[in-house]
Formats: sequence, structure tokens, C-alpha cells
Amino acid sequence: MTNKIEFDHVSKIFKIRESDERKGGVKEFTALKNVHFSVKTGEFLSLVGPSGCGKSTLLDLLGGLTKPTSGRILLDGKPIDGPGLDRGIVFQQYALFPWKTAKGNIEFGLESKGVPKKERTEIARHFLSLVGLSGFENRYPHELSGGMKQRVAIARSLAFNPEVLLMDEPFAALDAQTRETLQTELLQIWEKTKKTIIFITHGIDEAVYLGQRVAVMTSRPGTIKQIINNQVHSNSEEEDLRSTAEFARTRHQIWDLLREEVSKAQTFEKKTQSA
Ligand SMILES: Nc1ncnc2c1ncn2[C@@H]1O[C@H](COP(=O)(O)OP(=O)(O)OP(=O)(O)O)[C@@H](O)[C@H]1O
Repeated sequence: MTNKIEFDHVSKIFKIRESDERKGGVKEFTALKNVHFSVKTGEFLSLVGPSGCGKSTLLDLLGGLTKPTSGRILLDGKPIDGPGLDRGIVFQQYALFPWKTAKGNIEFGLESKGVPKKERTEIARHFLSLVGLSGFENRYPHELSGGMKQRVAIARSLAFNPEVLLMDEPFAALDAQTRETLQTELLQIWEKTKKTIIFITHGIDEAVYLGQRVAVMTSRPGTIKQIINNQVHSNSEEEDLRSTAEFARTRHQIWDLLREEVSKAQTFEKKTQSA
């Protein structure tokens, strides 16, 4: 398998205002430092890390929403220089147009891409069916549950046929049962569509359930601490993956890597609050 995405020694420094207004200056804040890893075509990579370690920053860079301060991010060997339809992004908040139906929300983006009306409708129906929402196409967002809205958001991203799906805690706002259902559905969608997926989460269980590999980040400045090859999927065909010994072992391994980073991040937060 070839590399779809490569982070080549990427750092990101933000300029922030001094908290002491009298100083009137600007100081630098290193959010990501020397991030270096790659993702294969068709791979599902989960990314976990303590709060504030730079997960969303990393995803924003991949989405082309911001640029690295140093280093390069390559997509199919070419540097990313802005947003593009080759990358779909799904955020925690569904960001649907409230005045458009589920189908209308999906069709809207396709319209701006110049897809003819008949084709737009077919594509919207296909992806609504893929996310289990056939029959709900004429519902407005306020008539859908949180899980359904997130399904529409996923369908909308997939409708552009992106090669890469970037997901920033997409299930974090959902209740536990809906979250588990959507995780299973996402795995099925990934198997059917063979997209390259990078999935950010706070949940270790979610990371282990979904990712073929799980990348663990350090506390700030964020960098990749370790990438675990997740064997949970290869060892079990029929059982509930979450109850296997391999799942528990991998979960434990990731928590061991994270524990120290979470405590560093908490110490930093306390220091910042008391400064
Ligand atoms: N535009 C910005 N300007 C200044 N600082 C920023 C900016 N965006 C992010 N940061 C800082 O960079 C750090 C990383 O933020 P980011 O949102 O990427 O972390 P995260 O790991 O996604 O956090 P969480 O898990 O809490 O969502 C944080 O300390 C944040 O305050």
C-alpha cells in the first residue's frame, strides 16, 4: 500500500496576545512540534491525546484550513496548499443547514460542484441509504435525532467522494448507545468505500474499536508519541470486539501511554490558570 498522507516534520506555532495587556506584545505558542508519520491509502487511523495537545490543529492542517509553520504535509506526494474536495471533514457539531431537508443538505454541496439535478438526487439517496436513513430524506434537521443528524453529515461528506475523510470527534456529543451504533456503521461504511480515514477521539475504547492503527499524542507541544498496530480486528470475526481479551489488552496499552501525558496536560492547565 502506498502512502496517502505524510506529515514530514511538521510544527505549528500560533501567535497569541500576552495575557498581561500592559506588555502589549505577542508571544509564540507551539501547538505541534515535529509531527512525523504517514497514513496508507485506505487505512483507518485513530488519533488520541490529552486535551489541548493539538489534535484539532493537526486535522485543520490536513484539511488545509491552516498552514504548518515548518515541515510539509503531503497528500499523494504533493504538499497540501488549501482545502479541497479530496478531503471531507466531519466535525462534532453537525453543521447542517436547518432550512434544508436531509436530502437538500447533501444536494446543496453537489450543486455548487456543478452536478446535474437528477444525478444530485441519486447521489443523495444513495448515501442516505448507506448511512441507514432511507425514508428520512425529506426530514429537516430539527426533525432528526442527534445520531441521525450526524449520519446526514457523514453522508454529505461521502457524497463528494473524497479520498480522505477527516473526523474530529464526530460522535462525542451523542449518547453512548447511539455512539456505539454509529461506530459499527462507520466501520461498515469504511469497508464498503475504502476511504482513508483519520478519526480524532478522546475515547480510548472508540479509538481501539475503530482504528487499524492508533496514534497516541503527547501533551503540548503535541507530537506523535507512539503508533500502535491494533490487532483487535484481525483476531476476531464473530465475537463482540469490545469484549475480547485483545481489546482489553490494547486499551490498557494505550492508557499506559496516555496516562503520563494527561497528567502533564493537567499540570500545565493548572499552572496557566494560576499565572
Ligand atoms: N488559532 C489559534 N490561536 C492560538 N492558539 C490556538 C489556536 N488554535 C489552537 N490553539 C491552541 O493550540 C493548542 C492545541 O489546540 P487543539 O484544539 O488543536 O487541541 P486538541 O487536542 O484538539 O484539544 P481538545 O482535545 O481539548 O479538543 C491549544 O492550547 C489551543 O489553545
